[in-house]
Amino acid sequence: MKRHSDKPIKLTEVCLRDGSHVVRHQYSVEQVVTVAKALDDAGVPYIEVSHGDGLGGSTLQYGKSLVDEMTLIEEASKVCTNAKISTLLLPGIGTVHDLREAYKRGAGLVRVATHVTEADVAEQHISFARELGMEVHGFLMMAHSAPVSKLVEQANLMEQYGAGAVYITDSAGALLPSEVKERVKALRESLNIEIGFHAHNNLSLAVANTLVAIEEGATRIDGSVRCLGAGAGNTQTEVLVAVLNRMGMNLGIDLYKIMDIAEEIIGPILPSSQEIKKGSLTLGYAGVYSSFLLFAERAGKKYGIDPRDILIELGRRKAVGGQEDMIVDVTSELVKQKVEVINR
Ligand SMILES: CC[C@H](O)CC(=O)C(=O)O
Ligand SMILES: [Mn+2]
Repeated sequence: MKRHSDKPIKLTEVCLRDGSHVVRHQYSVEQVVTVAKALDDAGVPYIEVSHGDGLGGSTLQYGKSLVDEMTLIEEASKVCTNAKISTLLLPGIGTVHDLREAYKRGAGLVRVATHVTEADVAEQHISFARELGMEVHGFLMMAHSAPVSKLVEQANLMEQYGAGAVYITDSAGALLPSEVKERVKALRESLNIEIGFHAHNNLSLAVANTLVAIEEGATRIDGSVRCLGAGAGNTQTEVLVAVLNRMGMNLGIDLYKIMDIAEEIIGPILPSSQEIKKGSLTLGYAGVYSSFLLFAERAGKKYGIDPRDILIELGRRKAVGGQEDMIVDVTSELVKQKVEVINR
């Protein structure tokens, strides 16, 4: 592969953060410590730890964590010798106080995440993280949902605020390879900082899209062992490592060790295998936030509505991250429509 960047590729493992959605934020200290220690030993450079919705996400709206994320960050950082602990912060859910605390407990990198059109809400958090001495990246979520020119404009804002990298975050797993290429190329031509890519596998394109992103110049890549992430999960780390090895690219991650983590440590944590089923496929098809799936399935079951109808409607309404309350509104409207049809 001929890459458009000669910088090394650095992987952030997100099974302890995006994967938190899958386990409904019920990670125990023991699980986090075991996974973090093994990932560190395998050579993974960055390990993200927090509630799935980032710092401060443990609420009734998003789901309460079993263990406070600050404890998880602290315990994970204690067992890592080389890996840096990363965390995620969505301004409005997490605060600068959370950020300071996460830093004290051992987080060395923060990804400040906003909807793709709302980078301006990240200014305070990005500069505060820099003042603390943290590495800080921007994370533009639902990147499929805005025109490329908008993505470029918003990524430039994050660069101006001081981010060291900006991620194209395919929260819905909806981007096609050509759309990834177009977006990475546009950022490469406009930014002076690194470009990152975070995928969801809802259309079975996560590894392929990640390769396209790398070829176009992305150097910060997210992976999740065993695809442990919202919806159908993220780019499967052990698969990506194997594919890149075959292409002559070494991420510094031991292939056998990461395979063993997948089977022996993550396997027993998985509530069910991360297959692409009708629900996750609908996320990618309709362009819906991956973490909405479990909420839509729950609401659908409770009110007798096909979760796919809920997701399609959420996609039509362009629901953004944080609008979990819309899932119940949409479901109750669908119930009303159903009753009207029956009574006609
Ligand atoms: C709610 C935060 C979200 O899970 C961040 C993320 O990983 C994404 O947008 O894909
Ligand atoms: Mn994600």
